[in-house]
Amino acid sequence: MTTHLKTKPAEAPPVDAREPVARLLRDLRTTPGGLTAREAARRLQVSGPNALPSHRGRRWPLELGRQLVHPLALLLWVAGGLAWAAGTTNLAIAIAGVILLNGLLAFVQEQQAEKAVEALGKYLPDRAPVLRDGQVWHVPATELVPGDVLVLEEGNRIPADARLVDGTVDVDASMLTGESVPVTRMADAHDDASRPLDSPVLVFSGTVCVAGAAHAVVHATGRHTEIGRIASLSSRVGREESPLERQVRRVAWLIALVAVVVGIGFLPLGWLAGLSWSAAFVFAIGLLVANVPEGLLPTITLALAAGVRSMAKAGALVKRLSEVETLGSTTVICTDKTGTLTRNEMSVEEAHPVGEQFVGALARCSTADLGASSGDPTELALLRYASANGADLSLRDAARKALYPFDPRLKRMSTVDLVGGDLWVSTKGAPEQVLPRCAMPAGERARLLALVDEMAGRALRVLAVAGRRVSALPAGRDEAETDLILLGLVGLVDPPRPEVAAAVADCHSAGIRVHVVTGDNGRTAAEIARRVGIGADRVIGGEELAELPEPSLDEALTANGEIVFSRAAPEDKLRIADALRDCGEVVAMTGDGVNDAPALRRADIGVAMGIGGTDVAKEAATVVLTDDNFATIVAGVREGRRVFDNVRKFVLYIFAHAVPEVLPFLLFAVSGGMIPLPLTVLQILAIDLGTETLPALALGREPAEPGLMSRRPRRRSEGVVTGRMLLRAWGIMGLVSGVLVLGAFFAVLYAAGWHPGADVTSGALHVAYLQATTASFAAIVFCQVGTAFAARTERVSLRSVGLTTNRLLLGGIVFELVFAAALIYLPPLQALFGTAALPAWVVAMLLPMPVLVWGADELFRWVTRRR
Ligand SMILES: Nc1ncnc2c1ncn2[C@@H]1O[C@H](COP(=O)(O)OP(=O)(O)OP(=O)(O)O)[C@@H](O)[C@H]1O
Repeated sequence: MTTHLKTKPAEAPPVDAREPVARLLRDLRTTPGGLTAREAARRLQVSGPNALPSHRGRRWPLELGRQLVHPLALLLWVAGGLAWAAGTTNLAIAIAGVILLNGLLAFVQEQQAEKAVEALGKYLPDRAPVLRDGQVWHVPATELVPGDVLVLEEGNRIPADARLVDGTVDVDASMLTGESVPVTRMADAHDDASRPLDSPVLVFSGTVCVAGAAHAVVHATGRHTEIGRIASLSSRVGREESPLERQVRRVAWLIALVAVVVGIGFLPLGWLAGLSWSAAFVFAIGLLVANVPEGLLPTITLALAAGVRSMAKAGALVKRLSEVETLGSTTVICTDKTGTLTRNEMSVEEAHPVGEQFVGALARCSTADLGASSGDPTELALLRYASANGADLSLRDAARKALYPFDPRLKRMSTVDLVGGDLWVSTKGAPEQVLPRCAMPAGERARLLALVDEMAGRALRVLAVAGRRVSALPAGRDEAETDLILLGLVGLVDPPRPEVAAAVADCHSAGIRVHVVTGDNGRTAAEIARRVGIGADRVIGGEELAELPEPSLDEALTANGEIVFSRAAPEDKLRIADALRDCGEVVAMTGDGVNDAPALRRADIGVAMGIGGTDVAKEAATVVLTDDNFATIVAGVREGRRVFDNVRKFVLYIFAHAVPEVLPFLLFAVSGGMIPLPLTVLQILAIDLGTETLPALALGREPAEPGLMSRRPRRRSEGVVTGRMLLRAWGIMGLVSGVLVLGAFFAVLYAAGWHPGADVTSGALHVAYLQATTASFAAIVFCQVGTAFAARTERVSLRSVGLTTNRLLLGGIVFELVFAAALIYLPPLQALFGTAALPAWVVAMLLPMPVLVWGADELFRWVTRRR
């Protein structure tokens, strides 16, 4: 018994998608040739767009809430609770402020990140081929309506629920059914399935056509589709954490742990130094809160999102935020040749006809459409040539009796057509494949192979054309393609893209090797490779590769130099990707066909072609190139490196402030209270909350550092935090800042006649003490300005990147200074933060501090550069 699939396009009566085709077409008021464009537009008004409803709007309170209860925030809540219990309401409120503001900031940053990923859709609109007014149109998938007739082709994602009208396709329905083996769907199959999902005549939105060709009439779109129903039930899948984020989370926790230990350690020390228990407690909490890096992760997310956005502008759509960073650590790129290194603008350069049907065979043995300029560029070039040489292209489809499509493994295709009352087989393909199937003397074959070799040496793509007359339709491909008569050879040129040579040179200076994996002839590919600067030190043909044992392949891949893998089958890509990964390389692999999908998944970075690629390849890839251009991959690598560098920059910046903040407390404790506390708790929080955030964010937007593409790729094992970074953060900038901050503090105290042990809580010295802590606070702010400038570059001098090239940072610093000035000079804030207005001589003393801190690091970088 069959359950029938009902769909309800708003006003139309429900249709039964499994009724006979003729009835279904009538019920949907459409024809095998599709709707008219006008009718489709009208129906779109009624049925609404073919898109799934988004739940975005309703989720935000939840997301915001999540930011307030993540583990580090919880730690801060506990600290706030303790402050409350200890009776210091001001501190408790300030801590709550820190959490709320950071939560809000993190929320905004994550929303931005999500938007960046969603916006990618706009760069790569999903288009679907449909018949309208009897012609094929590529319309946006969102504009499909019930009654549209889809053209299903190998590699395409099916954009709506539909019933096959003619043809046969193999469909990967795993995303609906979980079953990964493709199933066959046939227009005239007998339908006795119990569920619509199993019906052999239906195809569903979201599934993928992996083989075959068919027409299908749409019966459900948008939320009426099967997947629409599932989508409205299931919730969103979580975003997976990248290695970078995992690393930084670990670092954040480590620092939080240190903060807790320092805080707890301060308790007895503070008490021994003469503080009351409650005062020591308050300072312990302050120290803890100041050093918990709760803003670190969202800042990274935002930096990655900014990277995704600028990569998209450059033509590389990165589908997952985390992969931005992986792309930056690429060590090997395996690239296709046609269309990626070359322009994919083919033209026939020379032809060597030997049989009179040569031009006719070229015209017949083709699936491209010269009028619509659609189809394989090789075939379009051949059709152009055939048409210019007198072939009639108009009768082709009507005369075709059989088609054995181009197979990237067999590297040839054939058709059987009616030519003037006779049946003719026409074959074209790689000469190595076609010549052995032609009857000819051995000497002749050798002469032709030598000619092919000579043409390939001039970077021509050579195809052999053959054919024969048959008395009856051959039983299958093998039978059709035997005993052929050679009709001629044809050589096509496909010039390299002009920008590729520079991109290859960039790869080389960046320590990235480029291997070419192509279906083309070895000599042709090697010649093209050389023309764009790729080494082509070794050419490994498909047959040689098949016989190459694993250790030899590994050896070839680890040896110096670059390899051209020619006559490669799609499976070879998988093997090469595997071997490279086993050798410890970070592999970016390009691909476009259905068969490339496994290799794209296996590579660290799968790169699919946006123009020439199938939906299957785009699904499997992590990066989609909107221009199919090799140079864009390299631009992506550059961007990935920049983003990773920037993450390091703000981590460095955030680390550096720990020393000047903690040092004063240590001094107080070690001196046994002879030296008063140089900073108040609320002042620390003001730095943490008010003055640090914007410059840190701005460092995430730093432009690329000179020399970015002339250093070796980062090793896989190399973390975000390095020893050198800690040395700069703590040993150099932190230490210099600490000394300067204490210097300012003591200068103000001594100027007022203070001596160690003097009482500063009341009397004549009290005002001076307030000014001294304010001077410490201001000194930290000034030192951090210097740190921010120093953090802008990792190795090179600040001069080489330019002082004003990061406007955002300048803005952040202005804000930082205005905020600090308000705290110091506005009376209500003075009362809250325990600050006092600073006299002019103190301000004058502070002014050179940024230069001193930056200068110390500049010197360090200079010394390490010299080494
Ligand atoms: N439409 C076609 N009909 C017949 N033979 C073809 C056709 N297209 C290509 N070939 C032959 O098959 C070989 C491999 O083509 P294929 O498209 O797989 O590789 P390619 O485009 O060179 O690969 P890549 O994009 O990886 O560089 C070509 O060198 C050519 O000899």
